[in-house]
Formats: sequence, structure tokens, C-alpha cells
Amino acid sequence: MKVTQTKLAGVLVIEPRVFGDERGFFFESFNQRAFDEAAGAHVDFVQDNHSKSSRNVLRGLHYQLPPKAQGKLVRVVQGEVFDVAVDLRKNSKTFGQWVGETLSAENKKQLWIPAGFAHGFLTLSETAEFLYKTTDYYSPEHERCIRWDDPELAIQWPLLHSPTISDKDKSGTSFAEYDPV
Ligand SMILES: Cc1cn([C@H]2C[C@H](O)[C@@H](COP(=O)(O)OP(=O)(O)O[C@H]3O[C@@H](C)C(=O)[C@@H](O)[C@H]3O)O2)c(=O)[nH]c1=O
Repeated sequence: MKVTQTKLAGVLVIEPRVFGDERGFFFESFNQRAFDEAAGAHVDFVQDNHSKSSRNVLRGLHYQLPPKAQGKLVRVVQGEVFDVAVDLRKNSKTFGQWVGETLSAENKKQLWIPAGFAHGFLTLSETAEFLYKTTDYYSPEHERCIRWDDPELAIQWPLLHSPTISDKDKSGTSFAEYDPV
């Protein structure tokens, strides 16, 4: 697999080696040993999630507070999304910066987003099915949301018009209100 660093230390783009033949394709979507080597540490995942979204649906920007902060290994198995991670680590040189990556069933790219980041994505295809592994369990009490359109973060979403977002995400807070922990 090919591993590419991003400008946010710790956030990685992972491209698995895909074996295609007349039947279709095969690839290892997760290999603990190879993943640990890429991440530089042993990482335990405890939950797998799967969501489906329609075109122009935007989910995010989500994170969970410590001690329930989650690392996420995300990918797309149908369709295409623009996936974003925002650095919330208070001592980070890139605090408040974001990276975006197009993930699709076609390119099979994965994004590794360690704990300490907010995460969100915009669906670019008619529908998209999004799969991700998390390093801690879902905990609604620790769950937080920062507005996807926060002016300080200024994320360049590839949007043609206003996205469809959940009521919960409509009441996301501003990045200015974020209290680094
Ligand atoms: C995230 C999650 C939700 N749920 C439930 C709660 C709710 O009734 C329903 C839908 O939840 P949400 O609206 O929060 O789903 P969604 O907006 O897709 O939330 C996800 O967004 C992306 C961007 C992330 O990064 C994820 O960590 C997660 O926060 O599913 C679980 O049972 N377990 C989970 O792990």
C-alpha cells in the first residue's frame, strides 16, 4: 500500500494495492500490521460504521471529547465524497488548519484521521456509502460539532449550492468557541 503524509502531521492518505483480474478486483481493505507501520504505533479499532448519503449531503464537522476521542480510518465503497479533517490539537503547529481529500469507490483511497481532529465529508456523487473504523465507541455525551461553514476554518468545500445537513449539524458551534483540551 502507498502511504502519503498530509500537511497535518498524523493524517495519512492510504492507497491499498489493488489486484485486478477478469473477475473483478481484490485488495486488503485493512491489515493491522501494515496499518500500524504506517501510523507509527499500534492502533486498536473497536467499532465499524457504515453510512449512506445522497448528493450534496454534508456530515460534520464532528469529534468526541477526551477520554472518548476517536481516531477514524475512513473510506468510500460506493460513490465519491470530499473528506475533511481539521486539526484541533492545541499544541499543533497546524492548529485550525484543514486537509481535504477526494475518496471514492474508484480510487479506493483511505484517510487516517487520528484522535484530535474534527471530521466531515460532502457527498459528490448521486449517493455515497461511507465506511469507517473508530478507535473508541460512540459516546453521545462526548460528541461535539463545529460548523462546516465556519469562517475562520474557511474550508473550500466543492459545493454548487447549499448542502443538506442534519438539524444537529445546523446547531454546530463556531471554531472560535472551541476550547482546546
Ligand atoms: C456516529 C453514530 C451514530 N449513531 C446513531 C445516532 C443517531 O441516531 C444516528 C445518526 O447519527 P449522526 O447524525 O450523528 O450520524 P453522522 O452525522 O453520520 O455522524 C458521523 O459523522 C461523521 C462525519 C463522523 O466523523 C462520525 O464520527 C459521525 O459523527 O445514528 C450510533 O448509534 N452510533 C454512532 O457511532
